[in-house]
Amino acid sequence: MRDLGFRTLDLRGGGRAEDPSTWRGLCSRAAGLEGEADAAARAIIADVRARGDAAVCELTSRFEQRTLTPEQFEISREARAEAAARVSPDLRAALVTAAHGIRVFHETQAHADTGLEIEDVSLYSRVAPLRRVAVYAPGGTAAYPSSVLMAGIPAKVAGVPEVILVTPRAPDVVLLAAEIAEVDRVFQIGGAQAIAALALGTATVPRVDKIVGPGNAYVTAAKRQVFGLCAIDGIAGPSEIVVVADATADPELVAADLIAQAEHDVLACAILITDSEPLVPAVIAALTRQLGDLPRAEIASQALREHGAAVLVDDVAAMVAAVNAYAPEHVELLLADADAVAKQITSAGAIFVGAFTPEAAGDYTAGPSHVLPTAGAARFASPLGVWDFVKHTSVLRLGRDALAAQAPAIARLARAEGLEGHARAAELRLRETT
Ligand SMILES: NC(=O)c1ccc[n+]([C@@H]2O[C@H](COP(=O)([O-])OP(=O)(O)OC[C@H]3O[C@@H](n4cnc5c(N)ncnc54)[C@H](O)[C@@H]3O)[C@@H](O)[C@H]2O)c1
Ligand SMILES: N[C@H](CO)Cc1c[nH]c[nH+]1
Ligand SMILES: [Zn+2]
Repeated sequence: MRDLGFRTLDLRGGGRAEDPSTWRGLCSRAAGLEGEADAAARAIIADVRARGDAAVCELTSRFEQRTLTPEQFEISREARAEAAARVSPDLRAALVTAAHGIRVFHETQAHADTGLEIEDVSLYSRVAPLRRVAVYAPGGTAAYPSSVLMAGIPAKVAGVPEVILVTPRAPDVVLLAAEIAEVDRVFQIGGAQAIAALALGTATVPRVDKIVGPGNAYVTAAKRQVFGLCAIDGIAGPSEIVVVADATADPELVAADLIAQAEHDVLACAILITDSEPLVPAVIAALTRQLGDLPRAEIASQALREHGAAVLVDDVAAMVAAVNAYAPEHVELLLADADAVAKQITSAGAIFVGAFTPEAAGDYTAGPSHVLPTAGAARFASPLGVWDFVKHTSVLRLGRDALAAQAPAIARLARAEGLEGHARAAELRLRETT
């Protein structure tokens, strides 16, 4: 059997057998956020800033070997409808099933204004949808109609009037997903050049308020760099999974779920954390077997070799600590007491509890968005949700009595900050009554 190169890290007993930097290195991964992809994204953004559409065309030809003129960026409504009609009924039905689950779940996230009224004071946080948002659906080594649904539907539930889909690859099924998600416009551009065009605006590509959606290291680096020109949802780069398994887990399921994420990208991360020593060789054997006839075996094998590991720990407490330190996009719990462990996990994009909850269900049909924080961002970030498509504006109204009550504190604080103008602005209003 060919050696997969799936390393084992023995962290039992404090991990004295290991070079501590190896596990620390996995935990502080930063796919696309530094290094070559980050530098490439910077150069691409500068080029699009300088040359607009012409740069988008040239970069598309260089990185995607596609000839594209600005007139071809946007796919017309007629072409989209024709493409959608070509999709087979069974694939259409699967998309409709997925869309239904996603819509039902996201409707539970609808936001309302919050605030309070006390005497002559009224303070509100007003919620309103963003005006124009772009959804990036990846299309480098695979097409992602599911990502169109996972980002487009929450945007429409939030009430965004103009949702623009960008993707380097727009096969019929992606255009059908756009129709089901009620996307308004579709542009067949991708990579960091698409992100730059959306953030800056070009003669052909409208400038948007926010860019959401997953992508590879170049797309993710570009999104991070344009933040400020527009908003972004967060870091949703190369896919990751941690499978936490004990001696009760089926090694075939563990291997299948590691592969299901590893096959996304050579930069994908797939980690097994276990307290069962015999599980490790059983999973490695299952991985090797299952990769045998996997169409994307080359990608998955490289990802498992370079970004994967089996991590051996002492007990359940150590498994939980390891997951929270790694902060994965997905964590899957194949444990005797998965429900209890789920409650202790504080840093993960999504938690999949028990053997009948494969991560793939979250990718397609269960409902919560599969656009999730990667590269450790689950320490501070959330899944994509309706909240990503709204903004809050504070609305304040004080009556004269309320201002009179606050004015002494306003004036005192303003003068403490050396800002006499602020103090006077408050006091002036009360002059006649004082
Ligand atoms: N975190 C999430 O929520 C989530 C969800 C779905 C998918 N994903 C991830 O999305 C990614 C999809 O990646 P993909 O590559 O298939 O599609 P992609 O659309 O993200 O990237 C393809 C584009 O990258 C650009 N590119 C490729 N090589 C380049 C280079 N050398 N220099 C500059 N630009 C270059 C090209 O413009 C190309 O169109 C995977 O990493 C997958 O794991 C993440
Ligand atoms: N697992 C990906 C998120 O990391 C989402 C996806 C889309 N299609 C299949 N999977
Ligand atoms: Zn997936």
